[in-house]
Amino acid sequence: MPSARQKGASVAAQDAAVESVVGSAADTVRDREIGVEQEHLDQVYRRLEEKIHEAEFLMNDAAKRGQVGTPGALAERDAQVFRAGVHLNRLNNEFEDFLFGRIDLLHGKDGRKGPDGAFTSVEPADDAVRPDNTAEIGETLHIGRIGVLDSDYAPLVIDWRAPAAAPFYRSTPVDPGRVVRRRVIRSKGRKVLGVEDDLMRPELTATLNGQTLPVVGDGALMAALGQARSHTMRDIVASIQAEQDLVIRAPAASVTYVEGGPGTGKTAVALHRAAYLLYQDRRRYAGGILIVSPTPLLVAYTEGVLPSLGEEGQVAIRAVGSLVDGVEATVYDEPAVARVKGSSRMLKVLRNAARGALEMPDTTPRNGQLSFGEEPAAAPGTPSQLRVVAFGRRLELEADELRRIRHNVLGGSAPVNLLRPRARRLLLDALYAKSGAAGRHPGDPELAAELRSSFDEDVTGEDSFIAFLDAWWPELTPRAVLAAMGDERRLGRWARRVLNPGEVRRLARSLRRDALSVHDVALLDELSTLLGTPARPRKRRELDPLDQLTGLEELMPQREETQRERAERLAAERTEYAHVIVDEAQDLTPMQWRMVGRRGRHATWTVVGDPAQSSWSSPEEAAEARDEALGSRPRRRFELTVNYRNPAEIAELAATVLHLAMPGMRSPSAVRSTGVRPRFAVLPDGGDLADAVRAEAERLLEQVDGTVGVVVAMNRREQAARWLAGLGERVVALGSLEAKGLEYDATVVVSPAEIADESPAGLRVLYVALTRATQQLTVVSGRRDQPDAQGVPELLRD
Ligand SMILES: Nc1ncnc2c1ncn2[C@@H]1O[C@H](COP(=O)(O)OP(=O)(O)OP(=O)(O)O)[C@@H](O)[C@H]1O
Repeated sequence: MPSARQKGASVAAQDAAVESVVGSAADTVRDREIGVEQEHLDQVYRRLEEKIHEAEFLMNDAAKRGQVGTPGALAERDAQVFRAGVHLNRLNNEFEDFLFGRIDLLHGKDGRKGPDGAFTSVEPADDAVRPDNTAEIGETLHIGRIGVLDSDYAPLVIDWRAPAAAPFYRSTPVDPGRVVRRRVIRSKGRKVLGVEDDLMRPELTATLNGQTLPVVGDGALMAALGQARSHTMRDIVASIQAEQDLVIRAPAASVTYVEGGPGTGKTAVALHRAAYLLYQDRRRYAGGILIVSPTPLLVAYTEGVLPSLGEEGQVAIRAVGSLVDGVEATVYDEPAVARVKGSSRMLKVLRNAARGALEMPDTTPRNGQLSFGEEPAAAPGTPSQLRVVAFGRRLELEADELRRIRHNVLGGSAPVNLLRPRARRLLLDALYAKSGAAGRHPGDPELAAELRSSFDEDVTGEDSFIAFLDAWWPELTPRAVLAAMGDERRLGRWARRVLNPGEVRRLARSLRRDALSVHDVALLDELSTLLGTPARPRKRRELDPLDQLTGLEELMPQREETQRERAERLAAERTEYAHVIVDEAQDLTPMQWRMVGRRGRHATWTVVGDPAQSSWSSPEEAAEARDEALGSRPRRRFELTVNYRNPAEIAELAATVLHLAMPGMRSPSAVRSTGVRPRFAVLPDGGDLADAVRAEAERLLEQVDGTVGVVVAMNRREQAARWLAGLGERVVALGSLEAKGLEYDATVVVSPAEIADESPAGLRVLYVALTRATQQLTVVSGRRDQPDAQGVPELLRD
């Protein structure tokens, strides 16, 4: 258990620290130890600079001697220097704590070394600890964001993802392995600022180079958790806990399934896992990992974490409303509409629409608008008759015949746009049958075929036939079909026996709106599959006419694509991924699961979520769709049990709502407490909510250094932004659904009853709202909340 481990380790560290260093002597030991780590960090930077010089020298030397070799080799050397330069630059400027850990280990069972230069043995040698409980440190490893070897290939820094770094995260006083002391190093740029130690074997007296192993400070984790929050998430690489590490390093087989309550680090773990997978198998995963996030706000909040882990541009993090290229939906439907759009009942409606839309009037956008008015009997664009002249005869197909042909073509489930060639062929068959030419050469199939082929040529060359086909079997776009569903009468037909009239009315109304909603995106994606995209002839690369004249084109080597260009191109072309990570998985609707599933048909998966935070009204239906998307792949389940975000005081209050929302579900245990209880503010009769909320936000801005989030029911979103106008960037207003996954130093939750009554999932949404704060929480109640004398609203009373 990480909490036990944390406590055990810290207490042990504290005791040892008290024993060995008292009063100001502690500062001396700390300073000395900081000095020791500074020396090591200096050595690391010297080595990195050396490597850059080496690469530069190689290149200059090669250029001077004119032995450039192939342009590819030059480019590779160039790239090496470039990469090394970027490296150093980032180490100096971006990685505040490039080197962040150290472990001091006992001698191992055997003397084998791994590729990173560290000994591989997990267990200590039998004689590593002497009978009098003393021991000599056999190996010291420093852990950082990337690995660095010295000129003798000894490890100066071990990459945090390397196997040798695992004991830094996994070792506990209960199961210490070879680790005696675990140290977290805090640095900025090239300067070491502090060290914090945990003893994994407090019973030992260990020596390093003949000196007793010193122990400094307590609680690197606590220091990290207490820090003020900004609008971007930080990595947790220096303090990943054992149960989290198990998930991050789990083999990427089939489905890794992780559940855990609010603040247990699910999002953090998901991001670190992406970095780990890249490290493990870069060829497979570079550019091939997709992280699906519930909101653009959470994407913005988390997207800095991977670059801080040294992984830039290799992972696509996309909000569920932006999974379809070119679409960025941020509008939310009202709960009753969202429920319909997310439900798998939509599948049938969309299938009908994709086929029925062929019979729509005109679907060509005019002035950016689509026209779907009343359906006249013979609307322009939906011809009810085909007339052509072939072999000197006028041939006609009437409405009935056309309908039969269409029906015939549409039998089966092939994508509608891909059926156009078949429609064309059946039209030609029907016309040929009428031409009287069909039976002309009964004994000579070759002649008959020739005749038929010249007939087809005749007809298909006619403008009237081309125009007819374009109008009668137009290429449909998902947007056009979705817009067509905005017509209530038509939608009623497509949704017969699936949706009730009220649902049809609300759905049609929402689809007449200009902006796409988050739930529309999954419908678009489904339509895109149902409609299909006809293959277009590939554009041939245009050749430079001069090259052709001189024949130079064949002699000139093609410019090689850089790695980065390649990654970007692959990402742009990619519709399927090698690994899909779903964050806040409990929120995906069945239709969204289908959309996400299509992007990882051959992928391995990591799915993280918390059923207690689901904002979807029927979790059972979503679970079914999830199981369908993930197929029969076996799952490895993990549970995260410790809440690193909320202080116990806030977690306790949230637990009362969890109890109402999901009776019997356990809350994660909070890892720390602040002594600050949540505050309850009540709106006096006739009082103004705007004033009350603004006053609370101002008060909290005074109290915390970082951010303040004000969470309101969705329909108060815009209003709340106005209440807070002018208070500065540290404070933000959020609709309840937008708060998902985010965190703030302090939060104001406005009217729990309003949030709870918003939808059938309201209590779970309220649970999310109440678990966003790292330090302070204020609940503002109106009359509807029925606060008691202390201002505690009814929903939050024990
Ligand atoms: N091992 C750790 N060391 C330091 N901070 C941690 C650790 N694990 C989690 N945290 C911090 O705890 C907070 C919550 O983490 P995260 O947002 O990943 O939780 P979550 O499980 O996704 O929460 P929710 O379900 O509420 O969205 C973050 O600030 C994260 O940085």
